[in-house]
Amino acid sequence: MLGIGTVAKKIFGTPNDRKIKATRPLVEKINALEPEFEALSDEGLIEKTQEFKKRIEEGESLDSLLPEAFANCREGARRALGLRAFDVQLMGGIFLHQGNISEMKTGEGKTLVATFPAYLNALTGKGVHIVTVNDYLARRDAEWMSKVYGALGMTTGVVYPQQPEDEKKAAYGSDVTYATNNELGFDYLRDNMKSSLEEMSQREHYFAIVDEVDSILIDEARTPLIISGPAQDRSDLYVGIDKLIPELTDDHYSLDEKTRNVTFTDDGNEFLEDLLHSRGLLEEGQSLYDPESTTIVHHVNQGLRAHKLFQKDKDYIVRDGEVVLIDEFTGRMMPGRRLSDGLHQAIEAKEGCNIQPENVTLASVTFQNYFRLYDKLSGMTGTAATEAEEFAEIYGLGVVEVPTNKPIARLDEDDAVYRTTKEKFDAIVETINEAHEKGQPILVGTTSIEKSELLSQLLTQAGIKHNVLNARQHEQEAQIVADAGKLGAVTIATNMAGRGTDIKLGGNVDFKIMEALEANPEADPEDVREKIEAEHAADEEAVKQAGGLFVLATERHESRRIDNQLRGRSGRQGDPGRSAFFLSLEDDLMRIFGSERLEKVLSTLGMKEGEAIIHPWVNKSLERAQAKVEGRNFDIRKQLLKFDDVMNEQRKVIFKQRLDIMKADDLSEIVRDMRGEVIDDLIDTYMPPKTYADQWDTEGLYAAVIEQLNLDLPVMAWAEEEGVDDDEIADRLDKAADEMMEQKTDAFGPENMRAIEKQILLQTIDAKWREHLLTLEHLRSVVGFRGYAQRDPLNEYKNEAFQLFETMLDSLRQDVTQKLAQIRPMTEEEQKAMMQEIADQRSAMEDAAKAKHAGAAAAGAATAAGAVEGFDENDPSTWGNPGRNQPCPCGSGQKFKHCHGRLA
Ligand SMILES: Nc1ncnc2c1ncn2[C@@H]1O[C@H](COP(=O)(O)OP(=O)(O)OP(=O)(O)O)[C@@H](O)[C@H]1O
Repeated sequence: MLGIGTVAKKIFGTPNDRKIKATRPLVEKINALEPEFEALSDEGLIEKTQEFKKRIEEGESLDSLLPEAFANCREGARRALGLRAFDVQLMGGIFLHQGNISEMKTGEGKTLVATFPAYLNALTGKGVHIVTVNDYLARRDAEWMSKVYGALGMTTGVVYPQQPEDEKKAAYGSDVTYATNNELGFDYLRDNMKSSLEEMSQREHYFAIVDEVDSILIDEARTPLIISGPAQDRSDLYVGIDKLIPELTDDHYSLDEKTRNVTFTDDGNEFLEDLLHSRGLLEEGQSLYDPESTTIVHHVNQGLRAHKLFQKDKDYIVRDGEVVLIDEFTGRMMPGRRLSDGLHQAIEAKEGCNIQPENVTLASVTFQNYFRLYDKLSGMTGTAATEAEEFAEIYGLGVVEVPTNKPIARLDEDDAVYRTTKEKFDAIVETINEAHEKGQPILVGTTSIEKSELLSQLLTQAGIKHNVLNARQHEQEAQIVADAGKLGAVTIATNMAGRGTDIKLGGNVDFKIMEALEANPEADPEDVREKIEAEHAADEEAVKQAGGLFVLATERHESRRIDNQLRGRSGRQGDPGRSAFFLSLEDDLMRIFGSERLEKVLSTLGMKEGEAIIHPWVNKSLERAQAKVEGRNFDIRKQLLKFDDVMNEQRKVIFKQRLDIMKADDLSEIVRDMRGEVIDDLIDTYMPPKTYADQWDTEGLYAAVIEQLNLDLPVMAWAEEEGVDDDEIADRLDKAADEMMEQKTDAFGPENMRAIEKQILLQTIDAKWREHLLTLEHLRSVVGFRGYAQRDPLNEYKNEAFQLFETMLDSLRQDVTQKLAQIRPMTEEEQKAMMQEIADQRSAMEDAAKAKHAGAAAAGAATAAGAVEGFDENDPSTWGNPGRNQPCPCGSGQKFKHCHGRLA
């Protein structure tokens, strides 16, 4: 009998079915357009792209263009790659365009699917990013799919680590850009540390298609990208705090050894506050709970942990005046490893060692927050349904399961569970042997390099020839993968054989052709191709007869998705195949997460040596264990994200400000407003509202005006005048400051003054923001620690982070005002001295360069002194072949790229 749910599904279809059904008419439209686009010339496809762009400019929507654009893209791909996209691939593309996650089974051709929405959306001219998990895939996919975009008249770029700046900028300037999540995130951070728009490499964040979206937006989402920079020396602070730790007694705090945390008691807090005051570490009137005290509280916390929770010669040793950590599992020293957040420095202070400066975070962003910058986000995966809830909640992304092109023919066997690792491996070798004898190609998945090598030994002992694919062998990756589907091949792999590993039954025909051509360079390539293709068809058939690729996994991963990815190397595009997981009760997952119930059932079933238990119930039970782990990880991520959101909001404000500042030509109004607020603050401080003149601190105001505005004004006398109130004094200060700045502007010239204002603003924002980041990091570690009253740490954090942000803005205004008040043009002598210094430096550099290049001056290269012989401005063939960063051959002394290189 069918359950009610099943009956309902039969009648109404699942929500997923309805989404699939809803796109059918669109797919039909694209199919109907096929003959029309097939009839176009190669030029005609490119002209279509031009036409579409124009129509968008004229206001046509992407949705209405979709059928034609997809039809054009399908035709382009057919001509460029020889692949005609299946209907289900078009569907996957439509869902991506609509901002969903398209879940398409492994091997269904997602790389091609992405070209459709990428092409359509790039028609706006805004640039589409396709995100991959590693550089190898970024390059491979860009190279492979650039043929499609090229056929349509669109440009493709690929971004990679350590790429020269101009190349990177060009890559981001392309219609479609392939990049890893890491590079994208880092480029974003680097861009926001630059000081002019021209230096920024990324354009806007318009549309991203994230391949293997679960791995990027879920597994790696928590890891923040961090750019850290010049160290800060705060030895005095550490030493100062270290000295007060011995004065704290047991009543002042409690220790939690398991989590290695300390919490102060109410008494402790009070005592500490007094102590910090008496040592001058807290200012008069400043409380421990003020946001400004965050950093100091954090360091006291670290100092206490250093003293009470870290033991010399157990947790660390002191060697040659350095604190070296000891690994708690292996008992070995870990030279070079340092505890973070000032804890290592606190231990150094405790041991009287030299205190090494800490690295400071200059910028950071999590992937979650980076990807939320995009106007539209979408993703692809083989296996998203397990995380649908998280995608919806965090990114607002829906998951649509796209049906496969052909039914899946792979046989997925139930897990086989053995008692011990040894029994398991014995059984694995035996199973490999059996399948191998039939000639069935086998891919064996292992979880680590060690295990892959152990298994390799066992197979060698058993006389089974095989290849090993792990990080040590990654050079031969392409070759090993190309061979892995051949008759009789046995390949042991770590999780490197996951997404993107495309194992072809019978071997990779392109590789075979290349090999044949290498062996016989004389032969006619076309003949060779024909011959090899015919042979390959027979090879492929033989492998299919042997059952296709057999994926044998030697363990289950914590996450079901990783298991499914491995499985998915087999049974691609409807091919036959087989997958099986071999487990033992000694596996990590079973030991840590296997339920007691599972163990009980297994023992009552009575396992004999060498025998496995194979039962669907075991699979279910294991999946439940995996689901539990996944659920717990999800909760941790959600919590972290909430904390990170706070910083993210602030980051957005700051980065937006920076961008506005960089774009603006004239910031004098902004700077003037800042100055006005500084003056208002001064008045509020020294002549507080609702006070009488005799309560004013006009001498204090006088001194502050000198310090912050660089103005020596008779404020005391002003205050004595009849009828002069705080407003009047503020007005006079405003006026005097404006006059001074006008004089400065005249002296520098308005254009220079505007440039100076811009630089000072940017530099000060950057410096303040960095400081603020560090404070926020500290705040995060102390909110839990301030659990004196049952307050919610997240709320505490939010409130304090907000106050800190305001404080930062105040001090930003002050700094900018103060710096601008102090600038002045150089005197003639100073200018001369500076010019001389620059000239000296230059000639020293030139001498050094000459010495280096002596005798090696390449013909045609320009020297700083003059133009290249025969240089003709209008004839580039007379320019030699200068590099972009070399001196221009015209002799201007500028770099080529800034001079004639611009015309070339
Ligand atoms: N329309 C098509 N017709 C024939 N073959 C295709 C088509 N689309 C893709 N393929 C082939 O399918 C194979 C798998 O493609 P691809 O690597 O993009 O799959 P995938 O979905 O990304 O798989 P995985 O999830 O394992 O990475 C490739 O060999 C590709 O050439």
